[in-house]
Amino acid sequence: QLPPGWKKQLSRSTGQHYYLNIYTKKSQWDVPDKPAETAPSSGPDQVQCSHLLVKHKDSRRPSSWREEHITRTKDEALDLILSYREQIVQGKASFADLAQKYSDCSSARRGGDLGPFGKGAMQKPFEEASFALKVGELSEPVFTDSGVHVILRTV
Ligand SMILES: N=C(N)NCCC[C@H](NC(=O)[C@@H]1CCC/C1=C\[C@H](COP(=O)(O)O)NC(=O)[C@@H](N)Cc1ccccc1)C(N)=O
Repeated sequence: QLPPGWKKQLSRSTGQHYYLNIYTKKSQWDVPDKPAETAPSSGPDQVQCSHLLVKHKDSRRPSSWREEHITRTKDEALDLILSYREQIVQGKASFADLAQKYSDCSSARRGGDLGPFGKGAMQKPFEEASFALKVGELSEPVFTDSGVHVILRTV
């Protein structure tokens, strides 16, 4: 007896049975053990992230606590972000340690922690990257009007 909202189907290509959610039309191989979800899952309302921002001469505010007048190019900023990201991935440095030392955002003093935020708070590229991350996942370089970021989702 299946939980409510599921239909058992026969796959013509494999001859195996699969299960169809009659609301979302999603199908799965595993026998469902709970009622079919009705609304497609829309993900969390809020996430918490830390970020390391490297600004460049074309940043909307090319100045930070680290450097009064930032003159590096966007390419140089990307190279720096990639090198920090590599050190973090290889476990050679912690995200918080590098953010504290090198981030051009005032959140540097909190190891890059931005606190929890919902949709509409951050610039779109930053928001989209943040909400696409799983907890504990590190983003690829993200470009906003502020500069080049690497983002770590923590909650
Ligand atoms: N928690 C919020 N809602 N705070 C407002 C965020 C505004 C938002 N900021 C951004 O999208 C980018 C991505 C993350 C940081 C950031 C930019 C800048 C640095 O770039 P710049 O503005 O010189 O170009 N840092 C900030 O804003 C900091 N107050 C973030 C922060 C710092 C300490 C504690 C909490 C949050 C935006 N819509 O511009």
